[in-house]
Amino acid sequence: MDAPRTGFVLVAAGSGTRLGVGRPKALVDLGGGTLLEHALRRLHGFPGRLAVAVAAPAGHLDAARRLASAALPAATPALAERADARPAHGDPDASPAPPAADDVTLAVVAGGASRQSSVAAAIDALPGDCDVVLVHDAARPFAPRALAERVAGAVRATGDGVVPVLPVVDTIKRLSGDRVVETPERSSLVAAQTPQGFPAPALREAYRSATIEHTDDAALAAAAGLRVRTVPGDVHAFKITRPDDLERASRMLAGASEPSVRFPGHRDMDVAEGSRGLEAAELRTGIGVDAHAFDDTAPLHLACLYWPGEPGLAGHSDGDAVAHAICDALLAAAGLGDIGSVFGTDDPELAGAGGALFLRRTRALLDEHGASIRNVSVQFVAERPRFAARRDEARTALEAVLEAPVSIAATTSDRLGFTGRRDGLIAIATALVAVAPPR
Ligand SMILES: Nc1ccn([C@@H]2O[C@H](COP(=O)(O)OP(=O)(O)OP(=O)(O)O)[C@@H](O)[C@H]2O)c(=O)n1
Ligand SMILES: C[C@](O)(CO)[C@H](O)COP(=O)(O)O
Repeated sequence: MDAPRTGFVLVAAGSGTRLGVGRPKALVDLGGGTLLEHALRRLHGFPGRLAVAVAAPAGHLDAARRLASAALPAATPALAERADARPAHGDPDASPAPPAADDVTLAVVAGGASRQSSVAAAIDALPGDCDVVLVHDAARPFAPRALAERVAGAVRATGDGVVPVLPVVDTIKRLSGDRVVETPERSSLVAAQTPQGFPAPALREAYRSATIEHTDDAALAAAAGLRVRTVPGDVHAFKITRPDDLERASRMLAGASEPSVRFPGHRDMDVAEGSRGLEAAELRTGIGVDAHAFDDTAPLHLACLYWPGEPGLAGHSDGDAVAHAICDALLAAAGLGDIGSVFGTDDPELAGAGGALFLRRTRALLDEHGASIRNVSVQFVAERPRFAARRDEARTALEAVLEAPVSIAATTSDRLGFTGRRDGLIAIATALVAVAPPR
C-alpha cells in the first residue's frame, strides 16, 4: 500500500498591498529567489508523498508555474508543466536533498479575491488521496520544514486541526476608537502562524460549508465544528506583511541583522555598504551565568514560562535565572556591560519584573548599538522543575522575545552542591552576536 500523501496548499495570490512594491507579494525577489520559491524550497526532504497546490495571482500563472516547478524539481512533469528551471541559490536553510521523483506532484491554479477563496481553489486542485492537508502562506517563506512536519504529525496523531502558535509578548488592548476598553489576560492569547494542518476530508467539508470570511483556516475549521489544537510555532515562520518585514527577511538571508551596524570602538557602516558590509560583520560570543535560591512562597517563573506547583526563585525581579543569564551573555557579546550595570535594582519597573522584560530591553539595547543576535544557547542546572515536557514551549517563548534561534537544555548536578541540595538553581548561557568589523 502507498504511504499516506500530504496535501500542501500554498496561498500566493495576494496583492501585497501593505508591502506596497507594486507586484504580487509572492513574486517579490529576495536573496536569490521569490517568496514563492523560498516557501517551496523549504519542502525539500519532506518525508513521504506530497501533493503541492499553489494558488497564484491570476495574471501571473505562467511565471508562478515556472518558479514553482523549478523550486520543486522532483514534481511530476504532467502536473508541474516544467519550464526553464532556475538554479538553486545559496539559502542555507533549504535542504539540498530534493524529494524522490514520483513522490511530489504540483498543480498551480488561479487564486481568488480573498485568501479564503484562494485556499478553496487550491484544495480543489489536490488529488483525492491526501489524508492530511497543510495550508501555508507564501508570505511566510522561511517556515522550516520541521514545522510542517510537526503540524502534519500532530494532525495524524490526534485527528484534530492543528495550528502553530507563538506566545504573545506584548500586552494586548481592546479598543473602541482610540479608547482602551479592555486588557485581555495575555496568558491565554497566542499568535497563529502557518502551515496549519487538518484531516483532508474535514477541511474539504469545512471549506464547502463556510458562509463567512475567516482570517485563517483554523478559524474556518473551528466554525465548521472541527476541534483545533496548537503546537509550538517557529520564529522563522514570521509573515512578511510590511516593508520592515521584508528588510528583516533580507537581513536574515544576508546572515546579519542590521543595515547599519555600530559597535563601541568600531566604525559605523552605512546602508550603502549594504550586503558587502554585512558579509564582513564580525561575530562575537558572550557568556552569562545567573543563580537564584529557591523560595517556597513564590511562584516559579523560568525561561519566560510560569511553572505552577513548583517552588519559585528569590530575587528583586521574578528570579528568572534563564532569562537573566541570556541577558548577560548578550550584553557580554555586544560589549555592553552586564545585567547589573545596565539594569539597576533602583529601577521601580524592575521590582518583580518578568524575564521577558529584561530580554526585551536587552534586545532593544543591542538594536540601538547595531548588534544583531545570531543565536543563544542556555542550560540550567537544577533537580526541579522537570524540564523535558516543556522544552519546546520554553524555546518558543524565548525565541518570540529575542526573534532569534534559541536552544535550551536542563541537567542536574547529580545531587552535588547547592543545586543538588535543591537550595537553588543556576543557568549558564552563551550568545553569538554580529557586530561591525574593526576599522
Ligand atoms: N486573495 C488572496 C489574498 C491573500 N492570499 C495569500 O494569503 C497569504 C496571507 O495574506 P497577506 O499576508 O495578507 O497577503 P496579501 O493579501 O498579499 O497582503 P495585503 O493584505 O497587504 O494585500 C499570502 O501568502 C497571500 O499571498 C491569497 O492567496 N489570495
Ligand atoms: C493565516 C494567517 O497567516 C495566520 O496568522 C493570517 O491570518 C493571514 O494574514 P491576513 O493578513 O489576515 O491575510
